[in-house]
Amino acid sequence: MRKVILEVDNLVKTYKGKEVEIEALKGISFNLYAGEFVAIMGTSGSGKSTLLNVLGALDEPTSGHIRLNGVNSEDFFVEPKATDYRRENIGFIFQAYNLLKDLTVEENISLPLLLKNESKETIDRKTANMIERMGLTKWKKHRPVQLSGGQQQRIAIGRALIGDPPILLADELTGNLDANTSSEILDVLTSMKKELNQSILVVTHDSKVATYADRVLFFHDGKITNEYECSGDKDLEKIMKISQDILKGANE
Ligand SMILES: Nc1ncnc2c1ncn2[C@@H]1O[C@H](COP(=O)(O)OP(=O)(O)OP(=O)(O)O)[C@@H](O)[C@H]1O
Repeated sequence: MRKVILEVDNLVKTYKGKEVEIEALKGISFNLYAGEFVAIMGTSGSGKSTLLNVLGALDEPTSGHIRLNGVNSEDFFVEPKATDYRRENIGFIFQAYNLLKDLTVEENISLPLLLKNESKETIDRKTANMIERMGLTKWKKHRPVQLSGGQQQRIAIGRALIGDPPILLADELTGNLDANTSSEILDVLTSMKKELNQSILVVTHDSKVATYADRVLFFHDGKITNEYECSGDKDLEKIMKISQDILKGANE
């Protein structure tokens, strides 16, 4: 039986403004399994970023539960526990890389281990290993600005993975990259998935990204309206068709 890493159970998020309430998530439930790559696609404003924020304990849900490795989320959302939860459990990857510009490649990648107070020996060994895995050895003393977009995203992936987080959350990780570099980054991600049995959740507008996933969840109006099991590149047309249908339905 496949091991469940993340259980999302009836998640609701309501933003309360002075005049209006916006129900961004209207009861989202799904499981993420060990070593599974799930892509989330959907209409604009359908709640994808809200979901990532809640899963990353950057925002608190109005109701519902998250269980990560069997641990209930009740306490995740209150500081300082939220910071501990993020540090121990989540690797984040963003569209804009979010690297520290004054730090070198190796300093950026090693940061999560420094924050975890790991020993110098462990930090040096794990960082050198991750830099090599990401193909960045030649550039380890460079600053991010001296590197290409694809190389910067590889720094971000290395930084996200170095602390062995149970899940990786990515928001439009190829949004700033051209088609070739996007494929290269997705190849890096899928090889890490296989090597480390890494569980990955990616929010994307790009159907190509979804073809690298094992499963695609389609969001519309705060709900999961469709789910699709993938099996490689040949599914691109089908994924594009489903996402176009959802967008068409949303505009009718
Ligand atoms: N901080 C906030 N306060 C109030 N409303 C918010 C807030 N963040 C998001 N929303 C609203 O919640 C809904 C879902 O937004 P969200 O950003 O999660 O959608 P999305 O699917 O990520 O959209 P996109 O694909 O355009 O990035 C939208 O109606 C949005 O306006």
